[in-house]
Amino acid sequence: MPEIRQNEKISHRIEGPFFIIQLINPDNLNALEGEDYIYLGELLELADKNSDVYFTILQSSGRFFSSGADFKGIAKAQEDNGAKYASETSKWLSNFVARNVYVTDVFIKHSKVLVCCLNGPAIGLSAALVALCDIVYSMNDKVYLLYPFANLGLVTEGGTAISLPLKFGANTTYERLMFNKPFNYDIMTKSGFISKNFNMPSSNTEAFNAELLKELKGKVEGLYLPSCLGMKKLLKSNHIGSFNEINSMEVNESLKYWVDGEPLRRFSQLGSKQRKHRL
Ligand SMILES: CC/C=C/CC(=O)SCCNC(=O)CCNC(=O)[C@H](O)C(C)(C)COP(=O)(O)OP(=O)(O)OC[C@H]1O[C@@H](n2cnc3c(N)ncnc32)[C@H](O)[C@@H]1OP(=O)(O)O
Repeated sequence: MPEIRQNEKISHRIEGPFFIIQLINPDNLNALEGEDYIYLGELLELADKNSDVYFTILQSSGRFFSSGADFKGIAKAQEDNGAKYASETSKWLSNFVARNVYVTDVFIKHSKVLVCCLNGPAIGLSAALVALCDIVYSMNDKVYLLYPFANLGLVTEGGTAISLPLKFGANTTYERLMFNKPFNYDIMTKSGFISKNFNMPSSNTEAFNAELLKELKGKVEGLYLPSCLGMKKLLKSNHIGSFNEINSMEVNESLKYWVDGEPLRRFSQLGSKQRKHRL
């Protein structure tokens, strides 16, 4: 496997045709900083380039899949006032636009089958990445996806302006996004977003990951795996143009909000527990 630097919040390994990426920072509910999202993108690129890999599996740990962008990381970006940025626009192009557009693009164009082992809730950009996966299995019915853009002074990101209407329907998406409500288990099963619920207790993420991987190994037995990649390429071709277009539109729209400063005020309130999401 080509060399890649280590990241203490994200591990990876290869088992047969599976490239397994695991979020391993359960103490802060697997929140990710900008550099972590970039690392995740780099791992996907590594999986993409490896001709022995056919499936990229996203696993997590603890009670949350991921609570999204780390508010401590956002505060750090705000303090990043060094002479290197000529303006607020320049600062947020670097700290938000470039990172966000990169990780979203890597997920959109990924050629291997993306499988998400959804052990618990996912929020924000992480939930956007879950919605870019091809197959999602849930650990139990406590899972949800929350896109709290309206509560944080942001707009859709990570391709959600297209992935959510496609996967859950336009009106459900409007209602959940406008009023900052989670896409709960019922919505996810009715829409076919979740392929199987493993019905395991929330305290048992490692067992869920192991059971799911065992099942996947059984499922791929005897298959001609290049066919899977060929089909993914064709299925993806239905919407790839729209995803690319929306990725660019979303970050450019969001940039105004970051420059204006509302997301920072709200992230800081979240960090000091003055602001909460309604769940
Ligand atoms: C690049 C810019 C892109 C932005 C897009 C986004 O991703 S927006 C989404 C940002 N994330 C959030 O808004 C979620 C923030 N977290 C919460 O609202 C709550 O933590 C929760 C997820 C609803 C869970 O609440 P609960 O009461 O069950 O747990 P705690 O709040 O006590 O959390 C446990 C510890 O985890 C830390 N933590 C949770 N989320 C984050 C986060 N996003 N960033 C950093 N740290 C996080 C939390 O602070 C607790 O740590 P302690 O040290 O125990 O205080």
